[in-house]
Amino acid sequence: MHSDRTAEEKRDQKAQMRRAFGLLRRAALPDRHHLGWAVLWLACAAGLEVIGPLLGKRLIDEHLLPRVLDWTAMALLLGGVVLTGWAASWLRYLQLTRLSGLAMRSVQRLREQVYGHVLRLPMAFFDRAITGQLVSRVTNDTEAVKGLYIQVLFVILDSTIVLVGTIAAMAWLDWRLMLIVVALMPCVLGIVWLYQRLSAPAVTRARQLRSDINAQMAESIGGMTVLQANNAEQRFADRFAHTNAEHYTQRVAEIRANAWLLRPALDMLNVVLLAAVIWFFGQRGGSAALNAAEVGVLYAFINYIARVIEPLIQITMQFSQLQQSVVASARVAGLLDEAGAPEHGKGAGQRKAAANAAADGPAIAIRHLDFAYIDDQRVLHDLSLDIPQGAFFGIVGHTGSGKSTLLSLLLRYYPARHGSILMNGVALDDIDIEQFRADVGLVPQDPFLLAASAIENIDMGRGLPRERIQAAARAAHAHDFITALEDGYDTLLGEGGSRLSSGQKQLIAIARALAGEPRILLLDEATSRIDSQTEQIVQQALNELRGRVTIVAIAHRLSTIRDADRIVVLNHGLIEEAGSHDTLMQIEGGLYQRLYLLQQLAA
Ligand SMILES: Nc1ncnc2c1ncn2[C@@H]1O[C@H](COP(=O)(O)OP(=O)(O)OP(=O)(O)O)[C@@H](O)[C@H]1O
Repeated sequence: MHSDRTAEEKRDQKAQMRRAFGLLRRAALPDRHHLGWAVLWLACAAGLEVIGPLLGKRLIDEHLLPRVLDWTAMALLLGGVVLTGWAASWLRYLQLTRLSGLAMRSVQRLREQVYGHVLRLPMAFFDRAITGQLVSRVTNDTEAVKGLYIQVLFVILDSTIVLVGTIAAMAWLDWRLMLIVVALMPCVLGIVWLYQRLSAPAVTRARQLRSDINAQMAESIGGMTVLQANNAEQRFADRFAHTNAEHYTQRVAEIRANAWLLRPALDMLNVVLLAAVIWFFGQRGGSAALNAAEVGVLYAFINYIARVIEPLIQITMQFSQLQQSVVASARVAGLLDEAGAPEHGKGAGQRKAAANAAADGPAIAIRHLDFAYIDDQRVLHDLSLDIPQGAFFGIVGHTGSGKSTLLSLLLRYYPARHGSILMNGVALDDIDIEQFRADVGLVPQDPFLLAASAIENIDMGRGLPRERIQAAARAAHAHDFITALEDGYDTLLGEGGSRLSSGQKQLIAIARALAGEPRILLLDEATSRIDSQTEQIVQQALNELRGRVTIVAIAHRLSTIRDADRIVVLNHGLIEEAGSHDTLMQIEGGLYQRLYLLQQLAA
């Protein structure tokens, strides 16, 4: 059982690695030219750093110890040491600027890609998504890819090149001595392995908790009114403190593993290596003094030991960062792997839809529609309905009867399980999505206003002419109150339209839908939050659209759809009754009649 789990964890880790590096590769692709140069400079810099001690060794062996004071040659060798050091620094600077630029551009591209992808995800994804976590993916986790560049390419690659170069130089100088150094290197791997085992769970958990902290913040801010009204500040603060405290504990566990194990053990190894090399020299020299040639080798070796240990320390020290970056990058890759909403009907369907636009058939035809969010829990059952061109249809029913679900299917937020929906005789899936969105307007229950001006809120980024926006605002009866604002259409409405009343927000949402000049207008309880006077304005606006626009309105408030051509009454996902208000009121004991009378009583 346990081994099953570890095998599974290993597979998961491998999959994460693959995803993270796949993402890194894709993000770097447009910059591969820079990447090539950066790696070349890196290799040259590392090579020059390996050459430095060799020149130093020659200076000692050939001039200083034998007292062969050939000033020109000595100046050349000394100059060589200084020059290689200087050139290595310069190349590192060039490589760093290229690599940083490349890393930042990759993050920029990736962030755009992730955000663009999120915008195209199907609605079903958002049913299970947690806003704070999603925000964290787009902001923090994409930044982690930069970490991958800096850690993987800059530190690990650099350190590996230095390591290989140094070992080669050591082998050339004295292969037996080199073997002593190399023989002690598996100790480093052991230390790293132990460190990873101790710190990996804390690293992963800390990351998850950071995401939870974001999610809790986002949720609290979004629901601040409800939170304060329910006196829940303390409970939320406690919950937050609990998550925050756990995050702290995990971070401490990770840092402890680093501070108690990794660094001291590696520093110790450095000392052991030095001692081993000096001991080896002592053994070889016996009681006699070291011969001249060996002093230079010792000088080079002492230099190189620091160079072997340092890259190893660097590589290992980067591991915790690297782990975090891999986890984060894998999550970004996972988000990008989420299947986007299917893009149907490019081209042919569009032409077909346009060709059928003038057809006499129903604007919307629903045929044997079945739907379930979760398997076996059907929300809509074998629904069939024809909505003629220009008709005004109302949909009513108890809470949970499936009204909003039907609307979501009409809006293509979810694909139908069985059955079909046709608009102007074309199946929804065959209609080009852009054409579809232009043809269908929505007034949602929550108007969702941007922290922008009235005009921007109506335009919603479509770049519509000002006259068209104003005409839509007039049709929605929003023009008068907008012009009464201090800057008219250019007045900033505040976050979520906080400057406006609920009714005014709703009218802006109606204006927004009308500005697109839709052929079909869907309203989802657009009057549930407004007073009777504003409701009458909405009714008037809808009546004015009659015949020109096909209207489907869900309403809890039955007065809104009283004048509808046909009212469809849903009950547990089935059409229970359908007809005009008068017809439905004549069904004694009918669902509509009961709903209506109940509302009359309540009023
Ligand atoms: N995203 C979802 N995931 C899973 N189940 C859902 C989802 N949305 C709605 N449901 C379920 O589907 C059923 C119908 O919900 P729907 O929102 O369509 O009802 P409604 O008639 O619009 O209700 P209301 O008048 O309260 O808005 C309910 O049982 C609800 O719990």
